[in-house]
Amino acid sequence: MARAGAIPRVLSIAGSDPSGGAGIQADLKSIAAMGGYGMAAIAALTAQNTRGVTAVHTPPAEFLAAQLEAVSSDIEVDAVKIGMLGTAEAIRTVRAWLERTRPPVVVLDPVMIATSGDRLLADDAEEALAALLPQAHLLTPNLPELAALLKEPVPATWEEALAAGLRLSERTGSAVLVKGGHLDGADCPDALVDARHEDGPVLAEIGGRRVATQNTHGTGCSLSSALATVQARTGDWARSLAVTKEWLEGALTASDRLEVGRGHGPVHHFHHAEAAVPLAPGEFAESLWADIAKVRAEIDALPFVAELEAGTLPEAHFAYYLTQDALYLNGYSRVLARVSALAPTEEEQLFWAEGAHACLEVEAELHRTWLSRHPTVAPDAAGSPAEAAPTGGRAVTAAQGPVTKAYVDHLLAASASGSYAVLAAAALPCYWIYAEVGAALHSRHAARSDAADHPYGAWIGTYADERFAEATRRAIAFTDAAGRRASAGEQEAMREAFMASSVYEREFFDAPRRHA
Ligand SMILES: Nc1ncnc2c1ncn2[C@@H]1O[C@H](COP(=O)(O)OP(=O)(O)OP(=O)(O)O)[C@@H](O)[C@H]1O
Ligand SMILES: Cc1ncc(CO)c(N)n1
Repeated sequence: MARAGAIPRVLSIAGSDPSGGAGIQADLKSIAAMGGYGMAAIAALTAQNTRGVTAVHTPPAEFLAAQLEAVSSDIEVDAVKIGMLGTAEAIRTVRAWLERTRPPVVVLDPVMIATSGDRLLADDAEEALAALLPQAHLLTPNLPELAALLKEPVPATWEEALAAGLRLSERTGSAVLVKGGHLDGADCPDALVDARHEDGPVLAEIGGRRVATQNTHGTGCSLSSALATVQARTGDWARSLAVTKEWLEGALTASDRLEVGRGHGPVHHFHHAEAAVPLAPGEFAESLWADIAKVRAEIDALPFVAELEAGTLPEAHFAYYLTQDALYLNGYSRVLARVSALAPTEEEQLFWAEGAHACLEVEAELHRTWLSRHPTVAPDAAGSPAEAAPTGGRAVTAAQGPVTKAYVDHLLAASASGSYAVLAAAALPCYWIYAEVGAALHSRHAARSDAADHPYGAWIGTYADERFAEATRRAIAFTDAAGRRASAGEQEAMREAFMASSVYEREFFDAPRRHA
């Protein structure tokens, strides 16, 4: 019986993976991630990591029986997830316990082979496993396991997989989750089939998106234990699958952030949950900055930066850069005005509004000084003509280049998200990267003996503006505070926005070489 609102007590009977990505370790994380109370009876121990299994130790079956008895003699078990059992004796022990206790939800993941290809079930145990299958409400074999249980070749298409799943369901009387993880292609579909169901054999089919990652260690363990937990709460298999599949897709997407192991890494089970330890001031911004380390190194290596510093940058490139900067600043000013409109405090509202104002002043200054000396600059007219800039009524004749347009469009899309935190994160690289690149350029320039007759010396000098450095520090601090207040999902959106803007910053410095 589903107990609406109650915390499901879920027992995993499975093998241990000391690297924490599969087996009972993955089960306990998944059960907790789905809001359940996790318990674990250890059927086998493996020595494994993200690259493979090096040893397996199976304690005596009596000890497994003692663990099961200790749990069920005291605790009401709402759902059971069965994973690696290892030997025929362990399988028979679990079967006897299930027959006696009849838990209301039993999900059986017939673990035979790890993602790494290592065998996790003794050769002589397949028959015992076949006899255990009818005790489960749901079986979750991957395609090689489905084939092994049916003694058939591995299905090569989704249609073949569905038909094979139905045959296993017919044979066992259990429902089967057919999983597309092992098929090729951009989709990762799953289907719930039950040959004996009155509403027809296919109860649900979910066409998931395949996440581009090699971190798939323990996906089967995680999905099956999450399903057992949600099913104990909802009593509805199709709904439970929809919930767990979406969560697993998020866990796969966020898996790269874990940086665990060099092989098939684990998924991030708690990607959706807030950390219990709050971030210290500055920590969120620091993590954003660390995310873009590669992009920053790429910016430092751009010919534009080296040529600007050496004074060898072609004048046409410099002129293109300045023209596009003026056009960009006009769009960016409107974006900062929107950040101001969304700001939660008057202090922040004022700060971003001042930023919007300063952008228009810098734009006007560009026209008064540098651009008036390059009147012929008319780059790449592919973009739309820019609107008249509010600089004393004089119209800007040049068009936004492709990078400028894409960058501004990205910022406008972030403002459409309506989230102050996400928009601030999108706006921040323009301050932060510009300030860093400028400070480095300026200090190297100032150290030159011939700085005085450098063709771009006066321009590089403008980088040393202490007011801009101070504004950058405040923009970082406000974005950091918004990030620390944000939910896990919003933080992820902030990371994506910050990364995308940083990539546009790189493209912007490289645009003169490609489009001037
Ligand atoms: N790259 C991926 N992107 C999205 N979903 C995936 C991906 N790989 C696997 N899945 C999903 O993960 C779940 C488990 O699928 P799979 O068939 O890979 O299990 P498994 O082989 O038993 O896993 P494991 O042995 O690693 O524990 C399924 O819902 C599948 O659709
Ligand atoms: C202990 C254990 N159970 C299951 C799997 C399958 O992923 C594994 N690799 N290790």
